[in-house]
Amino acid sequence: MIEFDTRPDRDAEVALVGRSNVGKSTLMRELTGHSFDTGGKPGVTREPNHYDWAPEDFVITDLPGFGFMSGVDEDLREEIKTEIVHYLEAYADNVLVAVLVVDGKSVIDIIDRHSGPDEIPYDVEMFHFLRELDIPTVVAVNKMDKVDNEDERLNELCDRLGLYPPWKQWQEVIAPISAKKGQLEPLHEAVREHLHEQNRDDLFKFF
Ligand SMILES: Nc1nc2c(ncn2[C@@H]2O[C@H](COP(=O)(O)OP(=O)(O)OP(=O)(O)O)[C@@H](O)[C@H]2O)c(=O)[nH]1
Repeated sequence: MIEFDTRPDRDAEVALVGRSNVGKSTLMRELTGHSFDTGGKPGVTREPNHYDWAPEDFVITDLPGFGFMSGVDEDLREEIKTEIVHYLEAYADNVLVAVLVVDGKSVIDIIDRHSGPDEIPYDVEMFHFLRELDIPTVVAVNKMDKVDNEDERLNELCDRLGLYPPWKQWQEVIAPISAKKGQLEPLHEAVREHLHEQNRDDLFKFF
Protein backbone atom coordinates (compact mmCIF):
# COMPACT_ATOMS: atom_id res chain seq x y z
CA MET A 1 0.00 0.00 0.00
CA ILE A 2 1.11 3.54 -0.66
CA GLU A 3 0.93 5.84 2.33
CA PHE A 4 -1.32 8.79 1.59
CA ASP A 5 -1.94 9.74 5.21
CA THR A 6 1.18 11.89 5.33
CA ARG A 7 -0.82 14.81 3.92
CA PRO A 8 -0.67 17.84 6.19
CA ASP A 9 -4.12 19.05 7.12
CA ARG A 10 -4.24 22.14 4.90
CA ASP A 11 -7.22 23.76 3.31
CA ALA A 12 -5.64 24.75 -0.02
CA GLU A 13 -3.51 22.57 -2.27
CA VAL A 14 -1.83 22.54 -5.64
CA ALA A 15 -1.16 18.97 -6.82
CA LEU A 16 1.30 17.74 -9.44
CA VAL A 17 0.37 14.56 -11.29
CA GLY A 18 1.95 12.79 -14.21
CA ARG A 19 3.60 9.72 -15.58
CA SER A 20 6.84 8.50 -14.19
CA ASN A 21 10.00 10.29 -15.34
CA VAL A 22 8.30 13.37 -16.83
CA GLY A 23 10.21 15.64 -14.45
CA LYS A 24 7.75 16.18 -11.60
CA SER A 25 10.43 16.04 -8.92
CA THR A 26 12.55 18.54 -10.84
CA LEU A 27 9.54 20.82 -11.19
CA MET A 28 8.70 20.45 -7.51
CA ARG A 29 12.21 21.50 -6.61
CA GLU A 30 12.05 24.52 -8.90
CA LEU A 31 8.69 25.58 -7.50
CA THR A 32 9.54 25.18 -3.84
CA GLY A 33 13.31 25.61 -3.74
CA HIS A 34 13.30 22.47 -1.67
CA SER A 35 15.05 19.31 -2.75
CA PHE A 36 12.95 16.19 -2.41
CA ASP A 37 14.03 12.65 -2.91
CA THR A 38 14.46 12.67 -6.70
CA GLY A 39 16.33 10.14 -8.73
CA GLY A 40 17.29 9.60 -12.32
CA LYS A 41 15.64 6.21 -12.06
CA PRO A 42 11.98 6.07 -13.13
CA GLY A 43 9.58 5.07 -10.42
CA VAL A 44 11.56 6.58 -7.59
CA THR A 45 8.72 8.69 -6.29
CA ARG A 46 6.26 6.24 -4.74
CA GLU A 47 5.01 8.41 -1.91
CA PRO A 48 3.58 11.89 -2.26
CA ASN A 49 5.97 14.72 -1.44
CA HIS A 50 4.31 17.55 0.42
CA TYR A 51 5.69 21.05 0.59
CA ASP A 52 3.82 22.28 3.60
CA TRP A 53 3.25 25.97 4.07
CA ALA A 54 1.33 26.06 7.32
CA PRO A 55 1.19 29.87 7.74
CA GLU A 56 -0.89 30.12 4.56
CA ASP A 57 -2.80 26.89 5.20
CA PHE A 58 -1.36 25.72 1.87
CA VAL A 59 0.40 22.63 0.57
CA ILE A 60 1.99 21.74 -2.77
CA THR A 61 1.90 18.00 -3.41
CA ASP A 62 3.89 15.91 -5.85
CA LEU A 63 1.92 12.70 -6.33
CA PRO A 64 3.72 9.48 -7.28
CA GLY A 65 4.45 8.96 -10.96
CA PHE A 66 2.16 6.50 -12.70
CA GLY A 67 2.36 4.46 -15.89
CA PHE A 68 5.32 2.46 -16.99
CA MET A 69 8.22 2.17 -14.55
CA SER A 70 11.05 -0.22 -15.18
CA GLY A 71 11.32 -2.83 -12.47
CA VAL A 72 7.81 -2.17 -11.17
CA ASP A 73 5.24 -4.83 -11.89
CA GLU A 74 1.86 -4.27 -13.44
CA ASP A 75 -0.11 -4.85 -10.22
CA LEU A 76 1.82 -2.21 -8.30
CA ARG A 77 1.48 0.21 -11.20
CA GLU A 78 -2.28 -0.24 -11.19
CA GLU A 79 -2.34 0.12 -7.42
CA ILE A 80 -0.45 3.40 -7.57
CA LYS A 81 -2.83 4.73 -10.21
CA THR A 82 -5.87 3.72 -8.17
CA GLU A 83 -4.42 5.39 -5.08
CA ILE A 84 -3.81 8.61 -7.00
CA VAL A 85 -7.40 8.57 -8.23
CA HIS A 86 -8.64 8.06 -4.65
CA TYR A 87 -6.43 10.85 -3.37
CA LEU A 88 -7.75 13.29 -5.96
CA GLU A 89 -11.33 12.29 -5.26
CA ALA A 90 -10.80 12.71 -1.53
CA TYR A 91 -9.22 16.17 -1.80
CA ALA A 92 -10.98 17.50 -4.91
CA ASP A 93 -12.47 20.36 -2.88
CA ASN A 94 -9.06 21.38 -1.58
CA VAL A 95 -7.09 21.13 -4.81
CA LEU A 96 -7.28 24.63 -6.29
CA VAL A 97 -5.18 23.68 -9.30
CA ALA A 98 -3.88 20.35 -10.63
CA VAL A 99 -0.74 20.42 -12.72
CA LEU A 100 -0.65 17.46 -15.10
CA VAL A 101 3.00 17.17 -16.10
CA VAL A 102 3.83 15.53 -19.44
CA ASP A 103 7.08 15.04 -21.34
CA GLY A 104 6.82 17.28 -24.40
CA LYS A 105 9.28 15.16 -26.31
CA SER A 106 7.41 11.86 -26.01
CA VAL A 107 3.83 12.63 -25.00
CA ILE A 108 2.28 12.43 -28.49
CA ASP A 109 3.96 9.12 -29.32
CA ILE A 110 2.90 7.65 -25.99
CA ILE A 111 -0.68 8.85 -26.36
CA ASP A 112 -0.94 7.53 -29.91
CA ARG A 113 0.63 4.20 -28.99
CA HIS A 114 -1.95 3.67 -26.27
CA SER A 115 -5.02 4.88 -28.13
CA GLY A 116 -7.37 2.19 -29.33
CA PRO A 117 -10.90 0.88 -29.15
CA ASP A 118 -10.35 -0.51 -25.63
CA GLU A 119 -7.62 1.76 -24.38
CA ILE A 120 -7.44 5.35 -23.22
CA PRO A 121 -3.92 6.71 -22.64
CA TYR A 122 -3.16 7.59 -19.01
CA ASP A 123 -2.53 11.26 -19.69
CA VAL A 124 -5.76 11.72 -21.60
CA GLU A 125 -7.69 9.74 -19.01
CA MET A 126 -6.20 11.79 -16.15
CA PHE A 127 -6.94 15.07 -17.93
CA HIS A 128 -10.62 14.15 -18.32
CA PHE A 129 -10.81 12.72 -14.82
CA LEU A 130 -9.55 16.00 -13.32
CA ARG A 131 -12.13 17.90 -15.35
CA GLU A 132 -14.86 15.55 -14.13
CA LEU A 133 -13.81 16.37 -10.59
CA ASP A 134 -14.03 20.09 -11.46
CA ILE A 135 -10.39 20.60 -10.58
CA PRO A 136 -8.91 23.40 -12.71
CA THR A 137 -6.05 21.77 -14.58
CA VAL A 138 -2.90 23.03 -16.23
CA VAL A 139 -0.97 20.67 -18.49
CA ALA A 140 2.70 21.48 -17.91
CA VAL A 141 4.42 20.33 -21.09
CA ASN A 142 7.92 19.77 -19.77
CA LYS A 143 11.31 19.23 -21.43
CA MET A 144 10.47 21.74 -24.17
CA ASP A 145 14.23 22.38 -24.44
CA LYS A 146 14.30 19.05 -26.31
CA VAL A 147 11.49 19.95 -28.72
CA ASP A 148 12.15 21.73 -32.03
CA ASN A 149 8.72 22.18 -33.56
CA GLU A 150 7.08 23.65 -30.49
CA ASP A 151 3.83 24.98 -31.99
CA GLU A 152 3.20 21.83 -33.98
CA ARG A 153 3.76 19.62 -30.94
CA LEU A 154 1.51 21.71 -28.71
CA ASN A 155 -1.23 21.81 -31.33
CA GLU A 156 -1.08 18.02 -31.58
CA LEU A 157 -1.35 17.76 -27.83
CA CYS A 158 -4.45 19.98 -27.83
CA ASP A 159 -5.95 17.74 -30.47
CA ARG A 160 -5.30 14.60 -28.37
CA LEU A 161 -6.81 16.22 -25.28
CA GLY A 162 -9.93 17.31 -27.14
CA LEU A 163 -9.01 21.01 -27.08
CA TYR A 164 -9.50 22.76 -30.39
CA PRO A 165 -6.11 23.96 -31.74
CA PRO A 166 -4.26 26.32 -31.95
CA TRP A 167 -2.76 25.85 -28.50
CA LYS A 168 -2.26 29.59 -28.05
CA GLN A 169 -5.91 30.01 -27.27
CA TRP A 170 -5.51 27.57 -24.34
CA GLN A 171 -2.74 29.30 -22.43
CA GLU A 172 -4.51 28.82 -19.12
CA VAL A 173 -4.47 25.06 -19.84
CA ILE A 174 -1.33 24.35 -21.89
CA ALA A 175 1.95 25.57 -20.38
CA PRO A 176 5.19 24.72 -22.23
CA ILE A 177 8.07 24.64 -19.73
CA SER A 178 11.55 23.36 -19.07
CA ALA A 179 11.82 22.50 -15.39
CA LYS A 180 15.48 21.64 -15.67
CA LYS A 181 16.29 25.06 -17.09
CA GLY A 182 14.02 26.86 -14.68
CA GLN A 183 11.82 28.10 -17.53
CA LEU A 184 8.44 28.03 -15.86
CA GLU A 185 6.79 31.34 -16.67
CA PRO A 186 3.88 29.93 -18.75
CA LEU A 187 3.06 27.60 -15.85
CA HIS A 188 3.26 30.39 -13.30
CA GLU A 189 0.90 32.50 -15.39
CA ALA A 190 -1.61 29.70 -15.94
CA VAL A 191 -1.66 28.71 -12.26
CA ARG A 192 -2.02 32.34 -11.18
CA GLU A 193 -4.96 32.76 -13.49
CA HIS A 194 -6.77 29.82 -11.88
CA LEU A 195 -5.90 31.04 -8.39
CA HIS A 196 -7.19 34.49 -9.28
CA GLU A 197 -10.46 33.00 -10.49
CA GLN A 198 -10.80 31.46 -7.03
CA ASN A 199 -9.91 34.70 -5.25
CA ARG A 200 -6.62 33.29 -4.00
CA ASP A 201 -4.21 36.00 -5.15
CA ASP A 202 -2.64 35.59 -1.70
CA LEU A 203 -0.98 32.42 -3.03
CA PHE A 204 0.67 34.17 -6.01
CA LYS A 205 3.91 34.31 -4.10
CA PHE A 206 4.34 30.58 -4.62
CA PHE A 207 3.99 30.90 -8.40
N1 LIG B 1 15.88 17.96 -21.00
C1 LIG B 1 15.18 18.06 -19.88
N2 LIG B 1 15.23 17.09 -18.95
C2 LIG B 1 14.50 17.22 -17.84
C3 LIG B 1 13.67 18.36 -17.61
N3 LIG B 1 13.06 18.21 -16.42
C4 LIG B 1 13.48 17.03 -15.92
N4 LIG B 1 14.35 16.43 -16.75
C5 LIG B 1 15.06 15.14 -16.57
O1 LIG B 1 14.12 14.09 -16.62
C6 LIG B 1 14.51 13.03 -15.74
C7 LIG B 1 13.38 12.70 -14.78
O2 LIG B 1 13.17 13.80 -13.90
P1 LIG B 1 12.48 13.64 -12.47
O3 LIG B 1 12.24 15.00 -11.95
O4 LIG B 1 13.22 12.68 -11.64
O5 LIG B 1 11.12 12.94 -12.93
P2 LIG B 1 9.83 12.46 -12.09
O6 LIG B 1 8.66 12.76 -12.93
O7 LIG B 1 9.86 13.02 -10.72
O8 LIG B 1 10.07 10.91 -12.06
P3 LIG B 1 9.49 9.83 -11.04
O9 LIG B 1 10.38 9.90 -9.83
O10 LIG B 1 9.62 8.58 -11.81
O11 LIG B 1 8.07 10.17 -10.73
C8 LIG B 1 15.76 13.52 -15.03
O12 LIG B 1 16.88 12.98 -15.70
C9 LIG B 1 15.70 15.03 -15.21
O13 LIG B 1 16.95 15.66 -15.20
C10 LIG B 1 13.65 19.39 -18.61
O14 LIG B 1 12.98 20.41 -18.51
N5 LIG B 1 14.42 19.17 -19.73
